[in-house]
Amino acid sequence: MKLYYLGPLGTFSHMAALKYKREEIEEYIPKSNLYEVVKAIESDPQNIAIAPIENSIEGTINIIADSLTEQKIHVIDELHLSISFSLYVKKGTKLEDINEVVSIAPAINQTSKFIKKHNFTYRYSDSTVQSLDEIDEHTGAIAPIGLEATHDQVIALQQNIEDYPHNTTRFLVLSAQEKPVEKATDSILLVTPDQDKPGLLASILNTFALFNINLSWIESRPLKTQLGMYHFFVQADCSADDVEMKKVITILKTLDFNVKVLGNFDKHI
Ligand SMILES: O=C(O)C(=O)C[C@]1(C(=O)O)C=C[C@@H](O)C=C1
Repeated sequence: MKLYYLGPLGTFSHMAALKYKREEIEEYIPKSNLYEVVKAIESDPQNIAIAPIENSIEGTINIIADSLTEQKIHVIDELHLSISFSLYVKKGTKLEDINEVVSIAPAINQTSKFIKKHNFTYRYSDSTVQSLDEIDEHTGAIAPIGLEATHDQVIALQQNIEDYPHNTTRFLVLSAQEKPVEKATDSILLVTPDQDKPGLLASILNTFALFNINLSWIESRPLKTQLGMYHFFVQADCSADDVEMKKVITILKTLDFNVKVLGNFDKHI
């Protein structure tokens, strides 16, 4: 089995891929952007992908959340990774020479205090490690701590530049095929209302509360066809096969919500 991830080697996604140890994985394949990571499993349903969904500073990684609403993808596992950044520059460059930084958007947002403090302008790249190829005498890259060991043309000028300590990103393992599990610890539902009416979100949450089901993630993404209409992601601390969960799904459907089980998995963090 192949595991696709956002490359090149050394990205946080690569670290998450290596942390996701499974005997069946024979090959780790880097892709050049997050769209390509998701596309890879669509055209190759035997294989799986790993992608960031949420960061403790930045929140949801929208490219991946939107892909979950648009494509036939199943979540088969999740894992968490600690995230620390360094500012990398060309060897010989000083901090006062730098006026611009480059990185993937979530990394720019997780280091915004550092960027503002130094009055840097910023530019986006497709991944943190990709940004190392874009540095020059005045441009630095924001990328995972420790990369100077494998990239000898750069040095780390500052370390741990994230806005808050204990920075963590949650990754999802994705497949175009459902993977049945004996006893799931978590399930993710995509709940989509067919029309706007008062108390939509309250009725979703009340239904889970009625059956005493604890939720670990609630997120909304716009339907994109009409302002003010949303898909709701709900992650529950139980299997989608539990009797109570089945009742929740039935009730939500009778309340005119479209309900899709995006994931039912045994969490591996
Ligand atoms: O660019 C990388 O190193 C990635 O793996 C992507 C990514 C992301 O997009 O969230 C993953 C974890 C961190 O939150 C920062 C960047």
